[in-house]
This record gives sequence, C-alpha cells and structure tokens, in this order.
Amino acid sequence: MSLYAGIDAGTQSLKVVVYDPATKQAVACASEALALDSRDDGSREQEPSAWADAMRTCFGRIDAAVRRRIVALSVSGQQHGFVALDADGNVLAPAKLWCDTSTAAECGQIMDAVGGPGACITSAGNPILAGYTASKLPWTRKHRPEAYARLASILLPHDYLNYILTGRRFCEHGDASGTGWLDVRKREWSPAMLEATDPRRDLGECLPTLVAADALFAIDPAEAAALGVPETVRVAAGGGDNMMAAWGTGAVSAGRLVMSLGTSGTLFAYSDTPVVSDAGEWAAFCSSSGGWLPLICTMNCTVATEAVARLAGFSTRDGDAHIAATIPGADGLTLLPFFNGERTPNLPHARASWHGMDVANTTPAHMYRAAMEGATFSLKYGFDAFVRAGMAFEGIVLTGGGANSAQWRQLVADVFGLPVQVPWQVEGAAFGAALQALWAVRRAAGEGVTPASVCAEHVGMDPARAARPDRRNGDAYAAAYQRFLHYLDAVRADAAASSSIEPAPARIAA
Ligand SMILES: Nc1ncnc2c1ncn2[C@@H]1O[C@H](COP(=O)(O)OP(=O)(O)O)[C@@H](O)[C@H]1O
Ligand SMILES: O=C(CO)[C@@H](O)[C@H](O)COP(=O)(O)O
Repeated sequence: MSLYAGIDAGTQSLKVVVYDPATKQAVACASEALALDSRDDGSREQEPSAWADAMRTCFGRIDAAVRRRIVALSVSGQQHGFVALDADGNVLAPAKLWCDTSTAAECGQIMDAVGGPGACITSAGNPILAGYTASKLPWTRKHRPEAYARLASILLPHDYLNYILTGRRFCEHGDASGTGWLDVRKREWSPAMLEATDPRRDLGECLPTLVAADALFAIDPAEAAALGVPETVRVAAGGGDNMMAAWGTGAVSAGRLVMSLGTSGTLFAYSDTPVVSDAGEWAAFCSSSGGWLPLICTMNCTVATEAVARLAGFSTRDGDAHIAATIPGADGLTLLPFFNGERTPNLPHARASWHGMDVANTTPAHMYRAAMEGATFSLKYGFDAFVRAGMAFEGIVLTGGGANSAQWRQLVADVFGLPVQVPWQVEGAAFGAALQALWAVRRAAGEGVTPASVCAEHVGMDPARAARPDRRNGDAYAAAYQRFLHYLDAVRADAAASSSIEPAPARIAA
C-alpha cells in the first residue's frame, strides 16, 4: 500500500514519479517545464522559487488518493547550482547553474590561490571546473555585492527543495562533491578550498550540515498540506541528479557504467573507494548511496540535438525518423557541439563549429545526425580517460531523455562497442530518488537492506530497448571519431592562441 515519491529538478523540467514497490510500477508521473535565463556572458540562471512552484504544480496533477499513500519522498537535483540565502532563509539572487560559464575566471583564481589544479586535486580530489559551485561565490562577491553582504547560507538546488520541504539546511556527500569544497577522500569540507575561495569570511559557516545518505527528516506540515501528502511523510537525503540516476539504473555497486543523455551528457560508475584522477580527467565525486561515483560530464548533450532540431524545424522527438536514411559518419559532416562552452574537453569559452561541410551533406538530416554523433563523441572522449586509467566495462545502461531515441541507443552501442540496456523506468533520477527513500525507510525500520539489494529487487531492464554493437557501423564511427578529434585539436589550439581574446557572445540556450 505504501508509495514512494522521487522528485527530479532537472535543467529543463521538474519531474515527479510515484513508485509502488509492491507492484514495481510507477503509479503516477508529472512534469513541469522550467525556464532558463541565458545571457551573453555565459550566465545560465533560474529562480529557485520556480523549482518549488513546479514541485507543487506536479504534485497537484497527481491523483489525491495516490498522494495520500505516499510515505516518503526524496529530491534529486541538477548539480553545482548556487542558491544564496540570507539569515532568514530568503533567496538573495537567481541561482547560477551547472552550465553557467560566466565564472571561468573565478575557477582559475581559486585554483591559483590553492597552488594550481594539482594542489586542488591533492587537497580535495577535484580541480575547480567551469560550472562548479565554488566559482560562483567570488563571482557573486564581485557582481552582486548586496547579495554577498547578506549571504548567510549556500545551498545546492536539491538542498534548497529539501529546505522548502523540511525547513532544515543539510546536504549529503554526492551533491556536496560538486561544489569543489568537499574533500572527497575524507568526505568533509576542505578548509584549504574554502579559504582559497573566500579568505574574508568563514565560508564553512554558510554551508549546510553534511548528512549520511540514509538520513530521514520530518516534512514541514505546511508543505505537506501544499503537496497534499500526509504529515507523517519522511524526507530522505536526496542527492545530485547523476547520483540519483545511479540509484535508478542500479549503479550502486561496482561494475555498471551508466550514461545519461540529458541537457548534459554524463558517464559514471560506482566505486567503494575514492577514484581520483591525478590529472583531473574526471570528476571524483561521492555517490548518494555511501560510496563514490567517478563521473564524466559534457555540457552539450541534448543542448546540441535541440539546437540543430530547432534550426531544422522539427522536434527531437521526431529526430529518429529524420535521420533514418543517413549513414554513420554523416557523410563526413562533423559538429563540435560546444554551444554552451564545454567542460569535457575543458574549453569553457569554446563555441560550436561545423566541419567537413559539402553540398551533399548539408541537409537537415545530416546536421541532426552530426549533432547526435558529436554529443556522443564528446562522451567517448571522456570515456577514453576511464579506459586509459584501467577501468573496463561490459555494457552501458542508458538513461535521460535521449535514451528514448532508438537511433541514439544504437549509436551509443556502435560508438562504444558495448551492449546498451535501458531500464523500464526511463526517468532514472526521479525513480532513483524514490528508491533511495525506500531504502532509507526500510533501513530505519531495521530491515537488512542495502542499496544493491534494493536495486536488484526494483531496477529491471526493458529488452525491447536494448541495442547490440554492429561492427560495420563501429568502423564507420571510429573513422568519424578520429575526424572529431582532429578538428578538436584545431579548436583547442585556437582556444589556446586566443585565450586573451574575449569570447563571442553565446545566445543559444540549453
Ligand atoms: N525521442 C527522443 N529523441 C531524442 N531526444 C529526446 C527524445 N525524447 C526526449 N529527448 C531529449 O531529452 C531531453 C530532456 O532530457 P532530460 O534527461 O529530461 O533532461 P534534464 O534532466 O537535463 O532536464 C530534451 O532535450 C529532449 O530533446
Ligand atoms: O553538471 C553536471 C554533472 O556534473 C550535470 O549533469 C548537471 O547535474 C545537470 O544535469 P541534467 O539537467 O542534464 O540532468
């Protein structure tokens, strides 16, 4: 009879999934689009109140009888966002998001203050890359001095929704890793990174309390009434959307590689020990299930397919039909899809560029295929770093909106030469949040459950959406990937040569 709700505040929309563990079915789903404020300096911002409004709107769309059966819920959120609150808990400014590249200079300043990227990795496990929360603090000090002066508390997007739900300011280790302030080896805030970010104040006093992944909190009765759920509902710790997608795809024990095709593209795998790259080739994050989650993130995944589909005048939902007649490699057309600047490879000021255009391949279908291929090749570029480090995987579990595309599932299988599976529950992060809540409640009840046992029981794969690699396609993609790397070298050399030149304004939003 008991139901568990997962809430995922993604970049483009907030989604709610209500899961029934007895029948292993999602009994309700709702979503609400979120607007993104994009500015020419690379700023990407949202109003935190819009996430709270969207959460209430989604619950309002769910049958009241279903809501009354919810016993626990958990929140997943886009990582790295900077929510600034004053001492009374009021939001001081729009939240700067993970895809905001306006703070690239501040990333460099923080790393210089610690002694360079290598010293950051030694101190905390990660360099400060474009989009990480830490860089948004000095930016706020410079560009929003009134907000900085009144700043009392810093929360991540999912922490903010937890604050709305419980009135408490807490954070678990998975999403905390994406701030750049967490020492991921020790699982505590890094005094060196905090001091380097702001020597003028004790930043530690602004940060939420770190809690374990199985923590449970009481819901604020007023918010329970607003959502139409019982006052007895427990709120689990939640986590970053990739950490919660790890729950929703079963990546809570070692061996499973997950790829999320959302606004961002990510690749991650669970580990029982910290997995730090000395060269900073991946994000050495913690998981939201008690372990670690080394992760690759590209900033332009469905950003690229959306931009090209918009140009071509069709919806990405219809993209598969448009590219059905095109062949792997797009007849030589290559897109470097860095519309929003990029993190993997690390080119925060880069912009997208087309290469190899001729009269035959400059069609909407070729361009859309090149966008899907380019977004996938960026992830392959990150994956190659995992492989160089000795990691090996037997397959890929796909999640995120792009996993709805049969063409994209086959493309991933062919590019990576690995079989692809897709869980029944394609909303991996929201579903994963529901599973984390289920685990925490069962643990609190004294049941001997682990994240792995919960996922083994509840995460199943849909055989109709599996894809197996095709060798001939793989050869064509290998050649296309080499072209991608070749053009990337040229773009990287150009970025190095023009690093002192102001980047051209970016107008394409995620
Ligand atoms: N059938 C499809 N083919 C290709 N892309 C799709 C399809 N369905 C959804 N998408 C893409 O999925 C994206 C949304 O994915 P999602 O994981 O919900 O993003 P986020 O969590 O970043 O908000 C949209 O940009 C959309 O283009
Ligand atoms: O920055 C990262 C991961 O480090 C992104 O993956 C964000 O967490 C946004 O996720 P989506 O909205 O694309 O799901």
